Amino acid sequence: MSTLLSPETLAGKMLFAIPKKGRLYEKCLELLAGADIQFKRAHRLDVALVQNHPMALVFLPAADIPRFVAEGNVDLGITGQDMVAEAGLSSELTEELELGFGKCALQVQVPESSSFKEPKDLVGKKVATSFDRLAGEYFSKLQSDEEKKTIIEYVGGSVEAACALGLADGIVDLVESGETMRACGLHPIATLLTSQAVLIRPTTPHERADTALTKLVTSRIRGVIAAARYVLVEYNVQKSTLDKALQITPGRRAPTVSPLDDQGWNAVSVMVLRKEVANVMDSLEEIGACDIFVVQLANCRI
Ligand SMILES: Nc1ncnc2c1ncn2[C@@H]1O[C@H](COP(=O)(O)OP(=O)(O)OP(=O)(O)O)[C@@H](O)[C@H]1O
Ligand SMILES: O=P(O)(O)OC[C@H]1O[C@H](OP(=O)(O)OP(=O)(O)O)[C@H](O)[C@@H]1O
Repeated sequence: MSTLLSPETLAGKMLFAIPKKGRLYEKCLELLAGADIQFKRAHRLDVALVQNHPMALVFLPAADIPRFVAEGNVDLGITGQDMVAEAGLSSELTEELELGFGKCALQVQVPESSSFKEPKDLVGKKVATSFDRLAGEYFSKLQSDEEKKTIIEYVGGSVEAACALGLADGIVDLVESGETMRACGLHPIATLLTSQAVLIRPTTPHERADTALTKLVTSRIRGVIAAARYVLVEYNVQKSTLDKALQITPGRRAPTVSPLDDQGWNAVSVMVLRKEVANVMDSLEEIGACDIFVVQLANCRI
């Protein structure tokens, strides 16, 4: 009996790597649903055949995805920019699209009760992290040849516990809300990088790659992301104030302006960034625009 995760079943399929669990997993599933990529993942199986395309999803640890993509073992992947940086493979990978979720920062953290004020204070001390490559590079730039080297201790998770347990003097780990850091009595003294989830592809596609399907999937995902970032705003405005209205809502390319039956009025339809829409509506109302509607986008191609 042939298994699903075998070269035979995957032959001829476009391969798309998705984090198998953790912070990015649920968001990736939403993205795949928005792009109408249909699949069923059987319990404990790390591969799922896509029902409506010659394609398979491969569920891998987020940290391993940059390497699989860089080496062309898969044609597309989603992971964090932090993982891409840690893998040190940026020339073999191309970042196709920032996905707007999984936002966090990689920070140097020390116990609040400690005397360490800046990263240099940790030179010659012990630092625990899952990002041993990035942390190693960071501290080696801080220390002179004469100084005792900072010792980087690799830990696979729960990094924040390292100082309390006596393993390290400081840590380098991800922070989003800061809740975990504060709960462990730590505070940040430097940021190595900020990160979000990204869609990546091999810089040089593998010869077996179905580049047309890779482009189609990329384009669909771009549409889903854009639809989450934008709303469509429709309103009516007097012709005499149209210029002012268009300054408030210039649109991505240009707004659609149509005449209303009622002479002296125009109808405007325009894309607005979701995060700006409340301010935009206030400003439109101030200049006398009326019948302002905000339309949610389920999907788009822009
Ligand atoms: N608190 C967070 N908020 C937002 N994004 C995060 C957060 N923590 C991690 N991420 C992003 O999600 C990616 C995966 O992190 P996550 O902690 O889920 O790892 P994982 O692969 O499930 O491993 P493990 O669960 O074994 O630690 C990170 O590389 C980072 O890009
Ligand atoms: O600033 P916060 O919102 O508290 O998030 C930060 C935490 O999230 C991540 O860990 P996660 O909870 O994914 O588990 P892990 O420690 O097993 O990696 C990260 O490693 C931090 O521990």
